[in-house]
Amino acid sequence: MTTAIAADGIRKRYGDVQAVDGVSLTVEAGEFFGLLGPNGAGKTTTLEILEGIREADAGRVELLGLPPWPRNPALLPRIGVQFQASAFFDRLTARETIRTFASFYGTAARRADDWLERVGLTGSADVRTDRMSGGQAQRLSIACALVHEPELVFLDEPTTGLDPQARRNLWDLLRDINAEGRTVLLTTHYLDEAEVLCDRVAVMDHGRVLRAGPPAALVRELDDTVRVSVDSGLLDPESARELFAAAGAEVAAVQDDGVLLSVATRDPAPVLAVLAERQALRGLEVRGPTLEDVFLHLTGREYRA
Ligand SMILES: Nc1ncnc2c1ncn2[C@@H]1O[C@H](COP(=O)(O)OP(=O)(O)OP(=O)(O)O)[C@@H](O)[C@H]1O
Repeated sequence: MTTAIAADGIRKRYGDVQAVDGVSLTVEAGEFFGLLGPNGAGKTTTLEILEGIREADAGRVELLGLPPWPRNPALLPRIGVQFQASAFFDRLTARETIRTFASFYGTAARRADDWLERVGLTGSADVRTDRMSGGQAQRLSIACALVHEPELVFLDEPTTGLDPQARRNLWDLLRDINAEGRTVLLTTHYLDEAEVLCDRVAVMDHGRVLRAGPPAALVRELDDTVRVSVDSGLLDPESARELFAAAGAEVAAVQDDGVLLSVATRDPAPVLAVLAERQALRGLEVRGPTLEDVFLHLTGREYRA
């Protein structure tokens, strides 16, 4: 496997803020890689340094085997960077916008129109970008990043602000882009999105990578409790706790929030046996840990979309 992105010890300070504090990461060619972290963790600054649009104070970066800084013209046709929709040119239509991006790379206007079709914007080709919906603008910005058929694509929160259906449509597009062999690096605020799309993720906070790996491996490493829940009111929490203890179940917490009675345990079998014996299984759900639990465990912060 060849390496698409290699970063070693990158650092960046803005005044008193150490925005990036020694980030090292490797992304292999063809991987779908996610950079996760709370607001202010340093994701965007890291991304900009990797893209070659911001200079690091220290550390080393190679994209496709070449240093991206100072701006490297040999790399530009090979990488795609999604600009925020707000950076579109004033008063241009969707078609004019993507054709302009295409012209920067000597890409034919026909190819630009093909990309509009691919992201489902042919019907909106004559709409001015400032009159497009959030979802349309996001799709256009992704198409503009891909119009020159780059092998490595950087996407900064591509699905932020979209409704659930539009997010899922965009997931299909991102999967296809990756399945064509392109390496994708994205930042996202949505942990379900990272879990579904990414081969590997890195969780950042305070300018550092706290943990990196396939989402399922990070979840397994967590060895967290399983949450068993049933409808509220079937058992009172105090007697439930005693019954679980009598059955030999190790239970971390039992609580009733008025909707659900939830039990956190590493030992679900005796808990389920007690609930069954008491005929207290209505609304039963058993939920293992998710990437959200990993995030909370690593950053100590509730995840906020
Ligand atoms: N141009 C800048 N000048 C000064 N401080 C900055 C600048 N850009 C970012 N910062 C600060 O650096 C830290 C990291 O910011 P960065 O935007 O990289 O984080 P982020 O993880 O992308 O956050 P978000 O999820 O909110 O976009 C923050 O404390 C931010 O306020």
